[in-house]
Amino acid sequence: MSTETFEFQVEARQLLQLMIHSVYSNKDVFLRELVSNASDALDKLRLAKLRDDTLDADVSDLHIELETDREARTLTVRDNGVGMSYDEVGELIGTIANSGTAQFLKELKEAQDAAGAEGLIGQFGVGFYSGFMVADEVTLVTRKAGEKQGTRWSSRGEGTYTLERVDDAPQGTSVVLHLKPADPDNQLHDYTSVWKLREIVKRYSDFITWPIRLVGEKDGEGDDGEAAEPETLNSMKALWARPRDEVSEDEYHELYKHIGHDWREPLETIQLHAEGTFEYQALLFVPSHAPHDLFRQNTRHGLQLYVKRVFIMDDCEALLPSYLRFVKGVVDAQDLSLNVSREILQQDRHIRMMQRRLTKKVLSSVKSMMTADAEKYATFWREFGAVLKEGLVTDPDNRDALLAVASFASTHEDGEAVTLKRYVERMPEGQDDIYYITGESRETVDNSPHMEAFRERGIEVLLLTDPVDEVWTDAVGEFEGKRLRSVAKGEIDLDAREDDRSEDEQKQQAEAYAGLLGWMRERLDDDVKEVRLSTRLTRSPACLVADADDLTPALENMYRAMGQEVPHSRRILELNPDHALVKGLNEAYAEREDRSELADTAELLYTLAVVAEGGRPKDPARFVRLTADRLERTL
Ligand SMILES: Nc1ncnc2c1ncn2[C@@H]1O[C@H](COP(=O)(O)OP(=O)(O)OP(=O)(O)O)[C@@H](O)[C@H]1O
Repeated sequence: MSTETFEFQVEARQLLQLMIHSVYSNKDVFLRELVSNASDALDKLRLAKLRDDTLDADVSDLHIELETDREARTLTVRDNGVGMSYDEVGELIGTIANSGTAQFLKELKEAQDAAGAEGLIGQFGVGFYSGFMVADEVTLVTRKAGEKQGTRWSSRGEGTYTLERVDDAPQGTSVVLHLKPADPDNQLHDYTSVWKLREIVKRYSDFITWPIRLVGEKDGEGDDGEAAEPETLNSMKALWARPRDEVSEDEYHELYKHIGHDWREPLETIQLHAEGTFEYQALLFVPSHAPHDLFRQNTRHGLQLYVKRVFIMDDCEALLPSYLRFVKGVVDAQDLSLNVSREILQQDRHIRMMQRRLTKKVLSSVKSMMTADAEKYATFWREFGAVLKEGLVTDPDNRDALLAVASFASTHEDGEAVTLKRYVERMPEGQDDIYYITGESRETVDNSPHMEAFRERGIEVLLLTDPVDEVWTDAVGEFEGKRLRSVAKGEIDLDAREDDRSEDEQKQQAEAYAGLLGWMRERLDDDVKEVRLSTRLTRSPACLVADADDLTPALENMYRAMGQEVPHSRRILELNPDHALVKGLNEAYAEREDRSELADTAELLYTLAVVAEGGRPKDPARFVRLTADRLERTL
């Protein structure tokens, strides 16, 4: 058979270099990765055979084998699972399809020090390539279930790998690692040592539901003189079926790493045993970090579904609502058909009940976290709050539970987030509404002119900077009978008693400005539906506000980004009658007949209001020209 040589894809090469000059100190984890792949391959084969019993594959003794050869210094990880075709080997092993990994490499390049790099590696896991941490040559022989011919892949981890078709490959995949010399100072152990392998399997892979067997040395001598009888190294107990007090946190964490493709510990472990007519067990994990693709469309998410201990599918989305898409875990149902398909799951009544129950369980766990461990809750909310808030819009049934665990940045807290409940509790006498501001960033909302009067009067405002905040605030509308009100919407009447101007004075002021306001309204007709005097400004000359049921510019942009047609909505321009610029403009308006100059000033005033709230001038070049022109005259 001819051997063909191929080059690794660029990213794959980078990743390999990283493995070879490993910045990851704990090299033992390579075995976890290979065993994890083998276990997946066994799951896949069992399922394929269930779906099609004519498939030419033996599923009578599915297992994983570790074989050592001291003399040759090799360790072989072998499974009799689903295997790969010639093309699949090239695709799956020679390239990096996972977009998260590409992102990881980018960040890795930016990480300055080795400690940062290790943290990053911990985030991603690098699967098969981690073999190159301990081996200077890796050979993989595989045969796909149902096919006659196998494939041999081999590489020294440098720029290239070879592929060759082989006739005598057994079912499944074996990975032969040609081990580097042991170097215990650098945590590179002797992986032909039986006790070392026992220890690693126990630590990282005990829960794997397939037997992991240690096959003796070829010469029949184990390193502690044991016979070459296969020994099963793992207990194979499904962790989700065991009572919580019998399982250690470490065991849960290893399962999480296996199914969550994450090398870090989870933030929270949640267990549920549902008894009764429809029995199931669930073991769910909240990761400690949000994945990169949390907000990308069509990313894979969902739980693993088992039926009576048999793995049925990954990424089962029907088990949790989309706003809990970051939750990882396993659900094992007693009474589902092994042949159940995704389509059936979407419509199944029991699955819907399960989803409801699991959702409530996750939310109640977050609630407990909030009271029991404030710091953990803060991490949770920082990582996943923006996703959870989607539920306020899409899941009215759980709205109250979601509002109870939601917290927000506020003008009254330094860094600490506040719940709506707490906000309402400390609302001063006379304040009827819950005020919030939405914007792109903390800086924009902090400096927004809309905040001026609130700040002056010491009224608490929630600072909402996630895109979804625009939507849920409208959808929710109120909390405990208090309206949720945007400081940038509608008329704001902040406690009229505090306004030291008498009614007469206000009337006079309104009259004095009537001409200017009407004229500006006409000049700015394209963008503005009303010009009025403001009660919310103290320092800025002008700001834009929307009517209570108008779309905000951010929402408009969001809808446009989603490809929806939205008419350009005009807002209300509010002027600060106490600002020198506004006063001056009014005087000039009253005095001058020729108003072409004033028209530019009116336009500038409007554009300043756009810029102040973090928006973009419609015509930036014109804005700059008009501003420069006026500045020049002040020199
Ligand atoms: N023992 C095996 N049997 C069958 N297919 C395998 C085996 N090992 C790897 N593969 C295939 O190669 C792919 C790439 O494996 P790799 O370990 O690099 O990444 P992964 O397992 O998909 O992701 P991660 O390591 O992040 O969990 C796997 O998704 C699987 O399709």
